[in-house]
Amino acid sequence: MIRFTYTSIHAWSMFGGKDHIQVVNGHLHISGADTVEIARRFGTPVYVTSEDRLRENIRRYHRAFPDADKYFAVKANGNISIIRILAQEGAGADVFSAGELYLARLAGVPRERILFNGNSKRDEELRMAVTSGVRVSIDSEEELESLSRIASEESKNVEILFRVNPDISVNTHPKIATGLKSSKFGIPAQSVRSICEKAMHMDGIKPIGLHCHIGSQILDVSSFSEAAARMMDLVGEIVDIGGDMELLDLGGGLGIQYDPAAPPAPSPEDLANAVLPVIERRSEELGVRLKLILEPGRSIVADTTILLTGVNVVKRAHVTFVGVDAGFNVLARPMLYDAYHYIVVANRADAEISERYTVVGPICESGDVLARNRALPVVKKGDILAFLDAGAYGFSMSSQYNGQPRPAEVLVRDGEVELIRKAEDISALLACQIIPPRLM
Ligand SMILES: Cc1ncc(COP(=O)(O)O)c(C=O)c1O
Ligand SMILES: N[C@@H](CCCC[NH3+])C(=O)O
Repeated sequence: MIRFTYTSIHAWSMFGGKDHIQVVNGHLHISGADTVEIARRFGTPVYVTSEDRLRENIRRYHRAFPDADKYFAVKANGNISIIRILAQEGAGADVFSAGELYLARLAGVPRERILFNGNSKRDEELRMAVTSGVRVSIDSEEELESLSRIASEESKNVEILFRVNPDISVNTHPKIATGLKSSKFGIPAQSVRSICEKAMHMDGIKPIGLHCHIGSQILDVSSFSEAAARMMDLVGEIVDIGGDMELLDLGGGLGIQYDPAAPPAPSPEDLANAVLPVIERRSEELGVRLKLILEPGRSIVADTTILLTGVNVVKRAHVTFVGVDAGFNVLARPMLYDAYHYIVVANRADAEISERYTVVGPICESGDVLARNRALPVVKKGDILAFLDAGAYGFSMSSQYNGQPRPAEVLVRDGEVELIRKAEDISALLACQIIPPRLM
């Protein structure tokens, strides 16, 4: 069995490509800043993001896919400083609600690089998509009719893609597989042609492409080549009926290496090698010129960010529990998907592994467990634990459950630390609440 010590996290940094994370004099550092100092200055829990790593991650996609557009999946991380940095690097945005559309536009993402997705959009959201001039991914025939009506009412033309359910089984957690025929997302592949034919004659609607997203945390790139091949077959069907196919959006889903003992995750280059030949060959056969769109979320932001949490208590019971100040209210992934996040004792990051701990949050639910039976150095009250790879679906899935205000987020660049979201205080729990006068 491979045993990882905190010296080997350093090695993992070197060999696993996490060069923004280092151990210096026993303290965990991120992009040159001491995480123990950050915890002292901003309190815990706190999310800490490396700007250098963020820029590098999107640039890796640009290098692998120089001709494709990359729409960052805003659901993975809705901090507008983070979205703005990605927009500065030329990224667009995949938005899944009116709220995410606001975030993307406020962060400076141009409207022509935004796709409004969603399987159950409110009419007001469709109207907002129409009036703000972004493209819409259509998830059903009924939604197509609503959009046509709204576009006509607004005297606008909307460019649309069809979200296809390609019925592809992927090896990931069942809750994050989205391309199976039993999934709620997308139009069944066999219905796409007829819906597109209908759309071609509808007011206010201009079909220009197809879209799919087969799931998240996918580590086998052959699933993406399979999806690309199915989508190209459908492109062929639409070209046959005289349809205009300009865009092919293959969604996001590329996984990352959460566990240093696991094999390395495929890179954007591996993804490119899996899908580009399929698309190029079929495009040539069909005589089409398609612009490829990708919607990466996790593979852009996950490894940029660590979550620092303080140890409140160490309890020796049936197992030894470490009670920290972040629970599934702050990092929901372990509870929702039994997800693994590597843990470093940030203030003693070079200590040897000593015993096994179960790390739990402060929430009144037995399921509020962040890590089970994890080998760590001796952990004491007052220590700071760092959960790695917390930048995707971390803060964005946080809640105020159990009266817990949400934590701060900070950004680090070349050792300089800036606040990019203030920690909420108790007043946030009262925001929007109303006591009717009769109850006063
Ligand atoms: C439509 C769509 N695009 C992109 C993504 C981003 O996926 P990932 O974070 O796995 O790259 C998602 C989330 O799974 C999604 O639903
Ligand atoms: N929230 C999931 C990813 C699903 C993304 C939404 N389609 C996660 O944390 O892994």
